[in-house]
Amino acid sequence: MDVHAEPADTRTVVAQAIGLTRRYGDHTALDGVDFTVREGEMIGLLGPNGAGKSTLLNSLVGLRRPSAGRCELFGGDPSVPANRRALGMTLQETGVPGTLKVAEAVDLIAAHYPEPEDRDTLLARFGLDEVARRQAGGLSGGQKRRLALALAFVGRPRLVILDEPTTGLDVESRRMLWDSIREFHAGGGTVLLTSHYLEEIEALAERVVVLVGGRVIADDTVDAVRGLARVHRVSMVAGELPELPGVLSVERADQRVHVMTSDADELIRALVRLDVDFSGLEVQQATLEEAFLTISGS
Ligand SMILES: Nc1ncnc2c1ncn2[C@@H]1O[C@H](COP(=O)(O)OP(=O)(O)OP(=O)(O)O)[C@@H](O)[C@H]1O
Repeated sequence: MDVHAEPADTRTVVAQAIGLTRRYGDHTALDGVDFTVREGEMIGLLGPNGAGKSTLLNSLVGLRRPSAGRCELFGGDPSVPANRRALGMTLQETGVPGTLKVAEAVDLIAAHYPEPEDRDTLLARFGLDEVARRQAGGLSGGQKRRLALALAFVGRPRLVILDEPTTGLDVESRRMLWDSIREFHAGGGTVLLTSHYLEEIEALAERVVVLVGGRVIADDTVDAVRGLARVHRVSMVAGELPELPGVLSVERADQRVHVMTSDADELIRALVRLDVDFSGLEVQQATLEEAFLTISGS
């Protein structure tokens, strides 16, 4: 018996992808993804544009059918409406008809639930109380996003799925939404959110799943993923390079050689030690997107 084995996680599984593959024509958007969300977790799904994040979320909630593998939501088929009753979701678009007033939009959604949230409390929580009588089409971009988010919480869900919840919001609105999400989580709610921003994931998530090219390349704590993403681009004018430590990828463009590395200091020490003839050295922190693409390709 392995005495060091982690105790089994006994929390209820609320959503799950099992060997999930999704193709659009001959393009594979998700490639054999295994992913489990347990009750009470707050998970950030991170990945560059086109990584498959929206496809994964849409599959988990039954809006996209798998090409292979399957998804479960609250232990059942997500395409069956009864299995979505405890789910709240915002997609990237608000989807509220422009002529509907804000309060009416909340009432419309609330009518589908046995014990909906109190409308005024909800609107106040999302800073929408002053525009309750305004048509959704007349809201500012930030107010539209806040409405989309508020609607995810109308039915007192157990799980909320938020696709880029704060994209395009000002700092104050973003903080307000983060607080609402934290409050929901503190009350036992489960949260799965996507973001392009590591900052947002760091502020909210406990666990981070990194998706690149339709595959899960990391599933770990925020700290571990932050470490993984610490990649530098070292570029210089140089001829053929010898074998160097910590190199993730090498590219040549415009007479320069660009080296992606997990340890820029060690790389530069090695260049000097090996007497490499280089000039015009530049060192830059890679963007999150570059970091994940490099890691997944190496
Ligand atoms: N309906 C569709 N038809 C064809 N291809 C699609 C369709 N939806 C998505 N794709 C492709 O599948 C891949 C994954 O897309 P998806 O929207 O899931 O990625 P994403 O990680 O959510 O991206 P973003 O961060 O830009 O929203 C992309 O290459 C995209 O172009």
